[in-house]
Amino acid sequence: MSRIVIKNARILTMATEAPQILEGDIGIEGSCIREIGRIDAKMVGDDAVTVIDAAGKVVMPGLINCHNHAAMALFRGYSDDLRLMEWLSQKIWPAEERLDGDAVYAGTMLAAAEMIKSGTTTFADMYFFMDDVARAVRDAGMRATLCQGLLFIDNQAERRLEATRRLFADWHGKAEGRIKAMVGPHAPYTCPPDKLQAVMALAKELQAAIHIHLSETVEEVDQMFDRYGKSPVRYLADLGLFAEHHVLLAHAVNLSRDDIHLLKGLRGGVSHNPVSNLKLGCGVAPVLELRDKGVAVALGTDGAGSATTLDLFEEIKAAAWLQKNRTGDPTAVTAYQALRMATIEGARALGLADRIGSIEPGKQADLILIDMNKPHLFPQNDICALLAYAANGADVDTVLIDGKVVMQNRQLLTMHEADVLAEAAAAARRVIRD
Ligand SMILES: CSC[C@H]1O[C@@H](n2cnc3c(O)ncnc32)[C@H](O)[C@@H]1O
Ligand SMILES: [Zn+2]
Repeated sequence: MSRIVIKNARILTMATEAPQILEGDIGIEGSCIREIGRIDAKMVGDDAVTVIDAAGKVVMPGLINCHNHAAMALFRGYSDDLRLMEWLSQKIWPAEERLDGDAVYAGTMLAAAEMIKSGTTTFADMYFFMDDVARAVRDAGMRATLCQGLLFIDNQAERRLEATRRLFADWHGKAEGRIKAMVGPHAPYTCPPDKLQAVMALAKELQAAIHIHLSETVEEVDQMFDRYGKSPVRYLADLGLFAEHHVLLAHAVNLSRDDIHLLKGLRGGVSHNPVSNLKLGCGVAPVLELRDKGVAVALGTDGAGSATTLDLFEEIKAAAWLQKNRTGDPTAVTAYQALRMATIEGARALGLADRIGSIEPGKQADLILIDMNKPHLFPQNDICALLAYAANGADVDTVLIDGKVVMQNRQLLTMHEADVLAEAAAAARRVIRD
C-alpha cells in the first residue's frame, strides 16, 4: 500500500462549524487519510514513504464543483454575451449536434487539466457521450458524479435513457470508486411530466440521485407558468421529486417564497453557480434563505462555454460578495462559509460527505496544497480571508486525489498538458463551424 506523509503543513480541516487550523503532518495510506499530528515518516511500517514538504503552504480539502458540463470547455469563448435561450438554441445545441465521443473526451480532459490546476478534485457533470467523459475522469485521476443529460425536446430521449442504464452498468463505482453515476433530466422546461416520471422511476430502480437545472432565468419561470400554471419548483414538487429522491439542483436563482419553502430540508442540495448567473444576467440566488431552510448550498461553475472559467476560487469570491451586496450586510456569507460551500457543503450536496469535503482520518485523501508565499497572500493575518478573497486557482501548487499525487509543483502528472491542449483545440475546430 502506498504511503505519503505531508509534513510541516498548516491544515485547514473544514471539519468544524468554525475554522480549525492545525499545524502538523498528514499521514496517508492508500487512498485514505490515516492520521493528523506529528508523524515520523521513517516509522511508518517497512514500505517506502513519500514525503511532501508543505512548509509555507496551506493544506485544505480538494474543492468540489457541483455543476459542470466539462466537455463544454471546447466552447470557451465561442459565443458570449447572449441570453441563455438564444445561446442554447442558436449556438450551442447546433454545435453539440456535431460532437462525437472523441471530441467529448478531448474537451473533458481539457476541463480536467484546468480543474486540477485550480484545486478542484471532484466535479458533478451532466453531458452527452458519458462513456467518454468517464474515461477522461478515470485517466485524469479525478473524482466525479456523472449523468447523461436527458432533454426530451428531440427524438433522442429513449436512446439517452438507455445510455443512462449503460452509464450505471459500466461506470458506477468504477475507477477505484472515484466515479458515481446519477440520473440527469436537463430541466423542467425540457422534461414534460410523463418523461420526468419515467426518469424518476429509473432513478428509483437504480437507487440513484437526480441532477437537474432549475429556475435559472425569469423566462424559464414564466414559461412554466404559461405551460403548467405553476413555478418550476412547484412542478417538480408536485411530481414527487423532492419527497422521494436525493436531488442536486443547479442554479435555483429565481425562487418565490413558496418555492423556498418547498425546498425545506431538501435531500441533496443546490449548486449555486454565481459567475455563470452573473454573466448570463440571471439574477442572484437566495443562498441565505435556502441555508435557513436547511438546504446544503454548494458551488459550481456550469460549463466553461458559459462561465468561461472553471476556477472555483472565482465562485467562492462571487458567492460571498453577491450575498453581502444583495442583503446590504457584509456579515452575510463569511469567508469561511464560502470555503465550506466549495468543500463540505459540496460533499453533502453530492451525497459524499462521509468520504470527502474535509480533512479527517478515514476520509479519502483529496487534498490541495496552496502556496502562500505570494505577495497577494501576505501577511497571513487570516488564512480563511486570504483563501476566500485573495487566492486564485494559480496559487494551487500540489493536488492529491484518492491518495495519488495528480499535480506536483504545478506539473500535471496524469496527463501531458501540451497534448491535452492541442487535442482540445483540434476537437473545437471540428465542432465549431461559425
Ligand atoms: C442535457 S446535457 C446538458 C445540456 O445543458 C446545456 N447547458 C449548458 N449550460 C446550461 C445552462 O446554464 N442552462 C441550461 N442548459 C445548459 C448544454 O449545452 C447541454 O445541451
Ligand atoms: Zn448547466
